[in-house]
Amino acid sequence: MKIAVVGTGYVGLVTGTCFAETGNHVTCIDIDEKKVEKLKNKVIPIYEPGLDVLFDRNIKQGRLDFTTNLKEGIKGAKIIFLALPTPPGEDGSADLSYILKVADDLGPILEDYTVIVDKSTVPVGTADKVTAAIAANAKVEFSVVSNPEFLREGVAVEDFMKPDRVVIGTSSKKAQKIMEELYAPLVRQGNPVITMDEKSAELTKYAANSFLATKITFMNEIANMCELVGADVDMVRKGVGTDSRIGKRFLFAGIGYGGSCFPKDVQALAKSAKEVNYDFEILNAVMSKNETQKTKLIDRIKDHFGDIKGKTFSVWGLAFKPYTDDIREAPALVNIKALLDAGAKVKTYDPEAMENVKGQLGDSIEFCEDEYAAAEGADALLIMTEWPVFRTPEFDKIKTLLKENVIFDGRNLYNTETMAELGFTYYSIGRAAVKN
Ligand SMILES: NC(=O)C1=CN([C@@H]2O[C@H](COP(=O)(O)OP(=O)(O)OC[C@H]3O[C@@H](n4cnc5c(N)ncnc54)[C@H](O)[C@@H]3O)[C@@H](O)[C@H]2O)C=CC1
Ligand SMILES: O=C(O)[C@H]1O[C@H](OP(=O)(O)OP(=O)(O)OC[C@H]2O[C@@H](n3ccc(=O)[nH]c3=O)[C@H](O)[C@@H]2O)[C@H](O)[C@@H](O)[C@@H]1O
Repeated sequence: MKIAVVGTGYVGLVTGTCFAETGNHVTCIDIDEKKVEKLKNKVIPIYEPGLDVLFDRNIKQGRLDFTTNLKEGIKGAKIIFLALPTPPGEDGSADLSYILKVADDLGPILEDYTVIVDKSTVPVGTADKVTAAIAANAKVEFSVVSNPEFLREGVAVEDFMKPDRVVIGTSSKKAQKIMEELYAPLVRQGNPVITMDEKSAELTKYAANSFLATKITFMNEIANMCELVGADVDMVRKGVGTDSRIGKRFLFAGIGYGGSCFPKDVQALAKSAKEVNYDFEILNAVMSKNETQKTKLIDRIKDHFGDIKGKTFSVWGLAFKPYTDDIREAPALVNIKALLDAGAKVKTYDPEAMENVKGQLGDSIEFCEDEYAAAEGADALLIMTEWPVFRTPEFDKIKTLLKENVIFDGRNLYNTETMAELGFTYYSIGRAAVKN
């Protein structure tokens, strides 16, 4: 099948590459000329493990190509995916201008019946708006389908190729059949394709992200309780996670959720609720609690050191989570800003995200070649992202590098007893502090 994907960000690139891998011919379209030039030269602009192999293979086999020209790119396409940004507008609601602009542009250039798919995360009612925008100028029949994407950055290829479920929101039988044909190779393992109306599909995406953000925030609240009553959040996590009704995943307490989606999607759902005069109170609590959780360790640092002006902190990890170079809404950046505002200095190392942070923070912090160089001469170590390389470091070496043996761990990477034996003062989340 010939497919077009408009927008070659994270979602567009993974969608395009994976559908080429299942035998379709895919043209990816983006207005960013530099990005398209890079893609044509086989340079992937994001760090996503495993994507490169599929990307190279499908370009070589002639199934994947790139253009900046919408009309050229959609020629002959049976399905057009819209994988465009939906950033928060000034009032917190999703900004649909990117989607509606492309919908406007598509109307006059569609040549035959086409399925237009909202792959972006969009509020309820967007399929209707996209339909109206295309219909204003279309000369041919078309259907608009809501097909939200549930992939996670860092494991995007795996999530896309083996989805837990595929949600297809459409009231058109013709479009449903085409979409089911497209997804057939990805749901062979028996995971369902769930077909529903457009509005339910649109809300499903926000419900999923907001529920997961709430789950994490709930565990962060339990962690805060643990600290006050002397319990251990990791034990509580195991205790509750083994209940299959609760589930083991997304129960890890830490320094708050970040990334390009949870923060904006929780906010957008709260705003959508407000628009229909519904006060979705839980979401308001999730958002405000997540903000305070992000700087939890700063309070600990100030309790430990008192005035931190002139002190140097080593920050391990910048990305909002491991296996990505994405720093959007990363808790690490909020912490770094708080340290700098208090007059402290920062040395840092992240396996993938340093270039992106350099773009934002320039030389206000020191970027180091590895985790040990970042620790050298620092007053304390802060762990912000759970990259595997930080899990089993040479603690004896760290002791020789730090001025004081203090670690503030926002991701609970180490066993508290081991840290006590090693002679560290060790603060983590939802567990008793180890004082040495
Ligand atoms: N990043 C993620 O992990 C996930 C994102 N989503 C949703 O998918 C959507 C896209 O997200 P990302 O891929 O992260 O966005 P992104 O911001 O990384 O990429 C969007 C791309 O669209 C391009 N673009 C903008 N206007 C255009 C136009 N008129 N024509 C062609 N291209 C245009 C931009 O140049 C950019 O390359 C958002 O709604 C997001 O919420 C959903 C699931 C996962
Ligand atoms: O809509 C989206 O863009 C995507 O948003 C999330 O994916 P992603 O943002 O890539 O990352 P997650 O793995 O969900 O992590 C999000 C944040 O939650 C934090 N987190 C996650 C899990 C956990 O137990 N504890 C926790 O603090 C992570 O550190 C990270 O900051 C969802 O997991 C995807 O299903 C969804 O498609």
